Amino acid sequence: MIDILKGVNLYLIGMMGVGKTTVGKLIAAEIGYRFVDTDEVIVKAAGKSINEIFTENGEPEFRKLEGDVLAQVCAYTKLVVATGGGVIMQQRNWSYLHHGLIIWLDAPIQIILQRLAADNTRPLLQDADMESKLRSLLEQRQPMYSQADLHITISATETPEEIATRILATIPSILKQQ
Ligand SMILES: Nc1ncnc2c1ncn2[C@@H]1O[C@H](COP(=O)(O)OP(=O)(O)OP(=O)(O)O)[C@@H](O)[C@H]1O
Ligand SMILES: O=C(O)C1=C[C@@H](O)[C@@H](O)[C@H](O)C1
Ligand SMILES: [Mg+2]
Repeated sequence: MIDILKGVNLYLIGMMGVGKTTVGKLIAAEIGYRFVDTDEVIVKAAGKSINEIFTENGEPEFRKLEGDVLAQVCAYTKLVVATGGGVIMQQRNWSYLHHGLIIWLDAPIQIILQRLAADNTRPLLQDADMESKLRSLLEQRQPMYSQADLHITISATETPEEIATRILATIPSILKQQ
């Protein structure tokens, strides 16, 4: 696997809570890549939480930071990059993502709802009706997510380890197509 990838970065995209961070770490460990989470880099650089950035600086400032982080990250090789759920909404980010292989982790809304029900770290889901908010975000974002090189739909019972293994097993076929 590591040989055929030739150092090309793997970018995980998808909605909040689908498991980009969890699965990304496992993939990186398996293939000897470094793992980067753009949300974590932003939080460290800003010295505040994502909620605080949204509240104090606004979403446009967060999106600017996110694009800047992605621009820096894509200068490196041998990375698995877990991106924030909204990264695909800015056109300029696609020029960075296309430096590597783009993997869309997709899950039914009900799975995401279960996972994030008790989580208040995602500012866009602080809405009273989390399900409607998730549905409208997904509807808006789906055309962008579907531009990924690989679409992985996960089931409720699949473990992070199984998902990581499935992604790694599928990568050779998409490399051949390209
Ligand atoms: N396959 C899985 N099975 C069960 N729980 C999972 C699975 N993958 C992730 N989780 C759990 O779901 C929650 C969200 O996962 P994670 O933070 O990796 O998502 P994310 O895609 O990185 O979200 P965000 O875009 O908000 O950063 C975490 O609590 C994680 O432990
Ligand atoms: O889907 C989104 O727009 C977001 C997802 C998270 O990863 C964070 O990047 C932030 O909470 C925004
Ligand atoms: Mg994450």
